[in-house]
Amino acid sequence: MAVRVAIAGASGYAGGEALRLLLAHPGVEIGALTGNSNAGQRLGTLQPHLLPLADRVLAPTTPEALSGHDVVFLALPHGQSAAVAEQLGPDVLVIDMGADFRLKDPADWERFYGSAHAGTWPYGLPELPGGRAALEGSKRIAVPGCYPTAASLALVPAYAAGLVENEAVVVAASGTSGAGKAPKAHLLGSEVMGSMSPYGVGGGHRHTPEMMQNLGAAAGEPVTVSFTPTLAPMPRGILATCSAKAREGVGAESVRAAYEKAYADEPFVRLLPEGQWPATGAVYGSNAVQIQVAYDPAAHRVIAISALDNLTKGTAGGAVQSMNIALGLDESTGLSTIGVAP
Ligand SMILES: NC(=O)C1=CN([C@@H]2O[C@H](COP(=O)(O)OP(=O)(O)OC[C@H]3O[C@@H](n4cnc5c(N)ncnc54)[C@H](OP(=O)(O)O)[C@@H]3O)[C@@H](O)[C@H]2O)C=CC1
Ligand SMILES: CC(=O)N[C@@H](CCC(=O)OP(=O)(O)O)C(=O)O
Repeated sequence: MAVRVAIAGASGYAGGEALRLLLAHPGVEIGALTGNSNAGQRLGTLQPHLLPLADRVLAPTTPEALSGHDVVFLALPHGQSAAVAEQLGPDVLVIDMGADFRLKDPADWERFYGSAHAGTWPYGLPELPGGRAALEGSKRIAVPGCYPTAASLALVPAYAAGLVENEAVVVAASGTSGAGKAPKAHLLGSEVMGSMSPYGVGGGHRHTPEMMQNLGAAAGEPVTVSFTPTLAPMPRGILATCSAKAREGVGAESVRAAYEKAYADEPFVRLLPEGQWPATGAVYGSNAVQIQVAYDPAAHRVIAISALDNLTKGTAGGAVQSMNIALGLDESTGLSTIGVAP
């Protein structure tokens, strides 16, 4: 029998991507769709690419609208999920695509988000060590941020295998949809098109503690991360270039072997053949992640590069993958590794 799914925040980018994927999921029936300022609008005017749902009208995001579902996806701004989630029963699978329940340390949350910490839920990145076990049968899932997904998949194998020192550098370029649909001054079309620019430089980006949490868990000791995000003139995609100093005795062969072992059986993570490099264009609209790793003998550093679609594996695809595990379905149901090109 199909599970009945509601989407809160169906007018936004993350909610829209969840709907795009769930429309192709054979085990799902799409129930309530809610919005905030766009409640009362037809979905067809807000998400014209979701043709089968064009005549559905958005309800306001209320407990009444979201009740009576097996699964509720929350695609709301930071800080809005906790109040909605606590109105949903313990038997409902609640999947938060926002940040509210990702961090374990309340001090990290307060420092980077500036409000009281709502709590910590099982983390929706199955590829982490122990990641699947944490999701099986769970009724609450915190979907990772898009940059932490990219950086963690790039560097966790190196930390889990003890290949690198505990200071990582991550420089990542993101497409503009990462910033959401609401208008923002730094996202004016004429200024973004044809230009790349950094932001959140100097340790200020809120995804930094999330990366440190994931890499520290893999290493078994604290890892610091220097993270610099950049905005790239493309709608979707993240290319994360990550590096850390290699430990004594580490070389190209041991690095390659660790990554081959880590990703041999992963359905969505593809370690590319040597000499081929990840590209955002190759994972557009798919749940796949491309990874390549290299050892730089002069700098004695491990360089790991990942490419993913921020809205798919970086948000809604990761959410559906985690939902599948929580419900005991095949993890890949409704998800594709086939991109769109050119
Ligand atoms: N975009 C991305 O690549 C990623 C996004 N996420 C997370 O997903 C969540 C949604 O992001 P995204 O879709 O990009 O953002 P959008 O701005 O595109 O969408 C936000 C959604 O939240 C609704 N909303 C706005 N304010 C409120 C409120 N006060 N109460 C209830 N609903 C509200 C909006 O409704 P309406 O339009 O009707 O006002 C809209 O449906 C965020 O937490 C974001 O961090 C996570 C990873 C990556
Ligand atoms: C390009 C861009 O602006 N990206 C967003 C990250 C999007 C994401 O993953 O988000 P959440 O933590 O908000 O869920 C940013 O840097 O704020």
